[in-house]
Amino acid sequence: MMPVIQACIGLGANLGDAADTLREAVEALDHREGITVREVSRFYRTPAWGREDQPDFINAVALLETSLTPRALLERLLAVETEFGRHRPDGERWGPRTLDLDLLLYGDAVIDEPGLRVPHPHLHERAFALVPLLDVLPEARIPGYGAARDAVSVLEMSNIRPL
Ligand SMILES: Nc1ncnc2c1ncn2[C@@H]1O[C@H](COP(=O)(O)OP(=O)(O)OP(=O)(O)O)[C@@H](O)[C@H]1O
Ligand SMILES: Nc1nc2c(c(=O)[nH]1)N=C(CO)CN2
Repeated sequence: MMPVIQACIGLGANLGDAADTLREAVEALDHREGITVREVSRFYRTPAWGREDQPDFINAVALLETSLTPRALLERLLAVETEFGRHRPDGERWGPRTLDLDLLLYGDAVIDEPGLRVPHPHLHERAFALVPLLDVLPEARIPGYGAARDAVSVLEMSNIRPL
């Protein structure tokens, strides 16, 4: 039996009815065996990060308890993305999508394997992930960086706002 681990998932969407998609994605995750959704952050409207020539995103974070391994959890996330008809034009990094699920934190694990990096390598520099993370886990720590609250304090935040 795997122990139960607390994990945080980042949800994002900027195509279609993004807020609806996020609500449905949380439901879909909660119905998977080995995953219990404990809390969901507020939803935020956030300007696109990385590639700015695309619509604003809606972002949120879900706090889960899971008995799945990190690899199995990531596979579930990718399956839910596919279920929601994620549209990812070939080879486009950081482009628009109907649903993006990122494994942000898995307990205090540090994992660096092909196709699986935890904590999520961009978490500490993305206000759109850190701000909702602090809603569900105000004391969150990012292994290798320290308090999530400290990471957020140096970022530009004026345009991250709850829906
Ligand atoms: N912690 C993680 N969470 C989600 N995907 C991860 C993680 N670590 C590695 N990956 C890999 O990254 C791939 C997802 O790439 P994707 O195209 O969604 O990147 P992106 O969403 O454009 O950029 P970013 O990962 O910076 O948000 C997945 O196939 C997965 O194997
Ligand atoms: N605001 C915002 N920007 C992004 C997001 C996201 O979820 N929110 N996801 C991306 C994919 O890596 C790239 N840029």
